[in-house]
Amino acid sequence: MIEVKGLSKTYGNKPAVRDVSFKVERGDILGFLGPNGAGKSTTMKMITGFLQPTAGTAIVGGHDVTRDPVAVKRQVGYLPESAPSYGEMTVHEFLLFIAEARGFRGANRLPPVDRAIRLTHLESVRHQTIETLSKGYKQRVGFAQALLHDPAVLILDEPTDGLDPNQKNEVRALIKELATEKAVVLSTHILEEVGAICNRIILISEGRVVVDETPAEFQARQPGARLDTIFASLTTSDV
Ligand SMILES: Nc1ncnc2c1ncn2[C@@H]1O[C@H](COP(=O)(O)OP(=O)(O)OP(=O)(O)O)[C@@H](O)[C@H]1O
Repeated sequence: MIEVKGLSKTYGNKPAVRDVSFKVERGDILGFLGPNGAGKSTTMKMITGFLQPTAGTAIVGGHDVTRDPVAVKRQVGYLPESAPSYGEMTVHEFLLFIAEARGFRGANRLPPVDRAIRLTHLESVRHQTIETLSKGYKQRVGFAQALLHDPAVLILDEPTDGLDPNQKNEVRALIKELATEKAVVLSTHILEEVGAICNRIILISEGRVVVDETPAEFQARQPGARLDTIFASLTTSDV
């Protein structure tokens, strides 16, 4: 579903992502790990077609993102790190707007909006303006816009960031439920999250892939050790 081939990105003369390659199949939930500044968001932005790679490409649902980013965007739901939205709109208005941007017209906009609201449990705040929502609810609105067109691929940049423990569990359950028919890439700093929902781990450090394996294989590197101890032994922080 996703094939990342030698992706690289240099900002000015500073390499942020260096020759990253991996594949994600339907049903996979790939945990994308790495310290701050490792290049996770940059890689995700290149896969979604929001950022042009310096070298390499990604094939998403058969489309090459460097040649046809619009075709890729149609297949992808993307939750950016700080989910942007229009604070003065209500949740309902914002999702109708997204539905329109996704090509739904008139009354056809309502079923996908209703579905996204149901999946992300936003019914109680449907007619509240986004700027008045708590951080967790704002995050759910970001999630709802990513899911709205029922994309085959979900790219989620720290989807549980800012959520309380119950909400984190809810979002994890939702990702697991959705992943049976989708390819999901999620970045996170919460290593337990990877153990709880991911079937693959990619760890990048200084823009390079240093681990591509299952959570069980990752744990087996140091049996009995905490996951963050294993993480620390494999990475160097940019900060
Ligand atoms: N627009 C930009 N211009 C210049 N440098 C950038 C830009 N975006 C990111 N970088 C740099 O590229 C490197 C990778 O950043 P990126 O945001 O991809 O890392 P990350 O792994 O997502 O980090 P975090 O976990 O903190 O979100 C960092 O050194 C960052 O400062």
